[in-house]
Amino acid sequence: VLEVQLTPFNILLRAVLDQLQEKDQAKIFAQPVSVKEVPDYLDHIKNPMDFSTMRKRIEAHGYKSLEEFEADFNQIIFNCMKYNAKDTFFHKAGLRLQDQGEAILRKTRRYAERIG
Ligand SMILES: CC(=O)c1c[nH]c2ccccc12
Repeated sequence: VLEVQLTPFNILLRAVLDQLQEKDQAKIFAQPVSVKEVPDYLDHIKNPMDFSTMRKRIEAHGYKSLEEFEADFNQIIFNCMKYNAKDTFFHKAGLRLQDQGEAILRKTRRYAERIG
């Protein structure tokens, strides 16, 4: 459908990011992990990522492909699972976000290939 093909890519990414953030009700992943709150965080996590940083990159047209967008989402999950021990609320929240996010991204890939 023509007007869909004219929909700027970053509007699609914003819609997907909104769907992913809906799965983060506790807003654990909304902002960068505070280095003030967690002084040793950057000793363990070399590539911090969060939803606000992703949103800034969308607005800066910083994603050339869905794969680049997914890589940042996966970084959020990876960091969370690495820093937080298995039996923690945060680690479990990371697992849930991974499952629910993967379902959203699968649908998005199918949609993106359908509109060409
Ligand atoms: C996403 C994440 O790991 C965290 C989000 N908020 C935090 C506070 C303390 C330690 C880790 C976190």
